[in-house]
Amino acid sequence: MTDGFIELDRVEKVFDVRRKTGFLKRERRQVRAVDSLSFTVARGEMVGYIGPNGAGKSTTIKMLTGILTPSGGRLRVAGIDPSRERTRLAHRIGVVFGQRTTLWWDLPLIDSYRLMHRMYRIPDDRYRANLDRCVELLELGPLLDVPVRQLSLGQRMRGDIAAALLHDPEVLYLDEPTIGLDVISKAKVREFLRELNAERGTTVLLTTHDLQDIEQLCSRVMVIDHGRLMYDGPLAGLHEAGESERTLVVDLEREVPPIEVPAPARVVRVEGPRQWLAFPASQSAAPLVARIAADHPLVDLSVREPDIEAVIARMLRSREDTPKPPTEPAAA
Ligand SMILES: Nc1ncnc2c1ncn2[C@@H]1O[C@H](COP(=O)(O)OP(=O)(O)OP(=O)(O)O)[C@@H](O)[C@H]1O
Repeated sequence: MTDGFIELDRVEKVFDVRRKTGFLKRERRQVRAVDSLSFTVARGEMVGYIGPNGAGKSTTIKMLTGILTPSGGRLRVAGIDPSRERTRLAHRIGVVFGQRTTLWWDLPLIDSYRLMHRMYRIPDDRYRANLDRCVELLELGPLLDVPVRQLSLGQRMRGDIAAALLHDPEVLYLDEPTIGLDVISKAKVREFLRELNAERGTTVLLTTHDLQDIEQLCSRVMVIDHGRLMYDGPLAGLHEAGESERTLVVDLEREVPPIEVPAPARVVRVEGPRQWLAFPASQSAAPLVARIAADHPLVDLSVREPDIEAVIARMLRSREDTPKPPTEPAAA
């Protein structure tokens, strides 16, 4: 195994589940949430960690933070065994859950930060510098005296990201950091994370259902399904594996017959002067736009990304369809 900042070697997590099947009758069942999972993440990498519902993403993150203990295998974060030294690790990691807040609901935002300053025993100068930086980049100034319950979802999310960074963590786990945010808030959060990674070299593991989060932030993406790693590589490779397509929507000056473009791009819908063209998601839209613009005056255009669930589903299906090599030599 290569030397990584986050290292998993054949990690397992099995849950014992008891289900009531009748009066006084209980059935015991085992759920293998993580199944012989191995990967490494180098210091400073930004990696997308995606998969269908119930794939084992949260269970992995919980093991990485030390909340859950693996049933088997070896796991290290910054050389630390998370479940054995959870408190020591807490000083080196930050966690943001999009669906939950770590802030005190009834207190003004700044009071949550003051409490964290004490809880994590952050040296005063470090706390001040980190807070100032987060306030500036995440535009939190006007929000500091507002009780958390009065913040919008996007404001609260920015508040939560700042809270996770006050103690200067070397690694940040982000679980759906842009869920429910408007376009402007999403852009702010992504821009901030990019800067954080570039300036501080913070390692980021990002779970998301938004393909643009991955596209704009991660050079590498890992896909997990049934607790197993199904893909590890660049996003373009994932698109190729699933042969996924993006859609170019063009508004022309007037109605024309379906535009002729080189395959595999093709017009899939026409409505008045608006046409929809599908093209491979692993390719740039630029040559297609140039080709159309050369023959037809363009009024407007946009590119629609495929749904992350659809991309994963197609990749998993293509894997299932690939013939497997025989496990035993065929009889002569
Ligand atoms: N505490 C638990 N007890 C029993 N089973 C669990 C527990 N936590 C998770 N599981 C099961 O483990 C599997 C993986 O769940 P996990 O929450 O890790 O998936 P996920 O990829 O995060 O899904 P989602 O995208 O829906 O959040 C699921 O089958 C889930 O039902």
